[in-house]
This record gives sequence, structure tokens and C-alpha cells, in this order.
Amino acid sequence: MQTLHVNLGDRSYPIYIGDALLDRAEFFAPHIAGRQVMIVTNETVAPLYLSKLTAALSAFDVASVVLPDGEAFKNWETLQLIFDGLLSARHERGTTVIALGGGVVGDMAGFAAACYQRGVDFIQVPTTLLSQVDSSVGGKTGINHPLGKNMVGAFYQPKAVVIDTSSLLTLPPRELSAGLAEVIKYGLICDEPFLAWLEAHIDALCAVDQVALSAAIERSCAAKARVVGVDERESGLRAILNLGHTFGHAIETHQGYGVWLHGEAVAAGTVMALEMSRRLGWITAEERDRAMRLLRRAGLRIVPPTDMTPDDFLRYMAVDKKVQGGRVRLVLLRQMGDAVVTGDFPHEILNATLAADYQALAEQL
Ligand SMILES: NC(=O)c1ccc[n+]([C@@H]2O[C@H](COP(=O)([O-])OP(=O)(O)OC[C@H]3O[C@@H](n4cnc5c(N)ncnc54)[C@H](O)[C@@H]3O)[C@@H](O)[C@H]2O)c1
Ligand SMILES: O=C(O)C(=O)C[C@@H](O)[C@H](O)[C@H](O)COP(=O)(O)O
Ligand SMILES: [Zn+2]
Repeated sequence: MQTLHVNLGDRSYPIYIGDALLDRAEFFAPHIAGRQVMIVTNETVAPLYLSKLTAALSAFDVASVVLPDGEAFKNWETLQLIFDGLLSARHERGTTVIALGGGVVGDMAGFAAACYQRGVDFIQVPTTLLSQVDSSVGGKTGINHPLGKNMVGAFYQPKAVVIDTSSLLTLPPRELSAGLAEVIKYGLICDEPFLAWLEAHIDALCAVDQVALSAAIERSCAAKARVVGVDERESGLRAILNLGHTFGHAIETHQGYGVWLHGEAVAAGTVMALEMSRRLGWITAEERDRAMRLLRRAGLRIVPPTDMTPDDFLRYMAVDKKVQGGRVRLVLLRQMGDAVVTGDFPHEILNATLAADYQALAEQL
């Protein structure tokens, strides 16, 4: 079992990473201030892990809310179900909300905790690879809006993150691959040597090898904890964690939430960010191709949707939260392992990137 820390002064918290942690109250009890606990989960995760976690927390007054499953339900209507559950069970300000599920559950449960009675404690218990390496850490919470991804929410940090790697044994392969998109992202933005490690271990990761996964989860969480500890509310550095997301969120919103998994859209968006970095002369075609091969080996689609025009992309990219003064800002690679957020690029290069033939690029790998 490993313990990492997100260092935010009096709001610092631990990230526990290990096997079968869901059974063990010692990872939860020190972070539950009162007696009431509300476990928020969904219809897929509940039959798998809700009774196990409830049993581990038998010393507390535990209630639960089971949400519908899917990105398409990351919205106000579903969020209301959490408030309905808390109020029906008469949960007071001393309650602790526990998010048991992937990033959709974690983002909604965290946002509900930020809002309920103006803020109650919450604990993240991520059960997908993507939520274990990314969404459970850093305090971004919220829901989608029909006009834009994650456009309503709050920065609200958990009291702890409890990562039980054995929960990945039940995760569908497509979802595991989606999480690998965010893992590979760390190598591209701030940990270049991680890319070589991933190239050597990607098959083991896809085979749900627990040793390889634990190592990748720890290295990913450590990278995110470093960035969040420096720039919690994304005034600068933290934006590098958004590599591929300006393009990727456009894909998710255009296609309809949940059609492309978040990680799949991020992978395609990362390919577009790689191509734009190459067109700017910052990385080579060989470096772009190396990253594309790794994403493909992870089981991810590396060709963006062919039914989206440059204007489709530009329409959604204009709504992105990194926009400043009406100018689109993108996370690009100055070199492999070194990302920057910038709005200072020739628009003809952006347009050429949006119009590029990614199918041909993929076929020449
Ligand atoms: N807040 C952040 O910093 C942050 C970071 C990255 C992504 N996100 C958000 O996270 C969401 C994507 O998260 P995700 O990829 O975890 O998707 P998800 O939450 O939809 O989970 C993927 C699927 O796996 C199921 N599942 C979860 N755990 C399982 C398990 N152990 N076994 C079997 N099935 C399981 C879920 O029910 C769901 O059907 C997006 O909404 C994205 O915007 C947020
Ligand atoms: O934590 C961050 O900061 C990230 O950018 C992590 C991303 O992987 C994640 O998808 C996040 O939700 C995107 O941030 P957003 O502000 O564009 O919604
Ligand atoms: Zn993401």
C-alpha cells in the first residue's frame, strides 16, 4: 500500500493506493468527522462494491444514493437525486459524502458535497482507472451543460482519496483503455521518461496486471498532486493537465455525452494537439507518431470523428474554460514532456490542424 499527499496547507489530504482497501475502515474513519455517511454510487458499481464499503463502515450511520449510469446523466436532474437522498435521510452538516464509482460519480458527488448546506465533507473512492489516475485527485467537481462540458461546478477538495486497485478487475476493457489516455497524458506533459516505461508496460496494463497498474497509478497521481499543489484553481500551470481536452471536449459535446468516452475523446484530442505542436515546429513527426502508436497500443481510437468539420470544432472550442478575452487557448507540447498553455499561435495553423487527414496519419504509422 502506498500513500501520497496533495499538499494544500490545512486542506491537504492523502491518496491511499492499494489492494482490497474497500474492506478496511482504517482508510476512511480518520477522515469522517461525524456519524452520518452518504455513499453516492451508480447502478453498475452498486452491486459490485456498495455492500462491501457499507460493511466496512458499519460503525457509522450509512445511507446511499444509487444514480443512473453514464456521462449522459452528469447533469442537474441527476445531481438533484443526491440532494433528495441527503435531505430524505435528514443528513446534517456533519455528514460525509463518499463517491464510489468513476469520474462521473466522483464529479457529481463532489459538486453535491460542495453545495449541500453550503458544503459538507467528501471522500473519493474511484473505481475506474481514469478516476484513479485523474478525476478523484485535485478537486475539480461539476456537471455538463448541453452547450459545454463541465461548464458548471466547483473546485472542492476531498478529505481523502481511497484507491482500491482490485476494483479494476471488473472494469470493462474499453473503460480501462479510456483511463490509459489520461495516464499517457502525464508522460507527454511533464514526465517524458514515463513514456518509455509505458511503452514497455502497455500490454501488462491492458492485461490488468496489478503490479503494473499500481505503479502507473502512483506515478500518475504523484504528477497530478504536484501540479495541483502548485496551482489548485488553474491560474496557470494546472492547465497543462488539459492536454487534448479542448479538442476532446468538443468531440464529446458534438457527438452527444457518452458516445465517445471521455478518455477516447481525450486520446483523439491529444493526437490533434500533437499534430498542431508538430505544425508549429515544436515536436517532430517521429515524436508525434511515437505517441500515436502508444495511444493505439492502449486500445484507443487515434482518429478524431470524421463527421466533424473545422467549424464544428471551433464552435465548441469557443466555450472552453481556458478561453480568455474571447481567444481560444490550447495546451501544446513545446517538446515531449513539456506542455504549455497558449493562445499565441497562427490561426491558419489551428485551421490546418482541424482539417488534417488523421486517417492517413494513422495508416502511415
Ligand atoms: N474532475 C476531474 O479532474 C476529472 C478528470 C478526468 C475526468 N473527469 C470526468 O470523469 C468522467 C469520466 O470518468 P470515467 O472514465 O471514470 O467514466 P465513468 O464514471 O462513466 O465510468 C465508466 C463506466 O465504468 C463503470 N464502472 C465504474 N467502476 C467500475 C468497476 N470497478 N467495474 C465495472 N464497471 C465500473 C461505470 O459505471 C461506467 O459505466 C468524465 O465526465 C470526465 O469529465 C473529471
Ligand atoms: O484536473 C485538471 O485540471 C484536468 O484538466 C484533468 C482533466 O483530465 C479532466 O478531464 C478535467 O475535468 C478537465 O478540466 P476542465 O476544467 O476542462 O473541465
Ligand atoms: Zn480528462
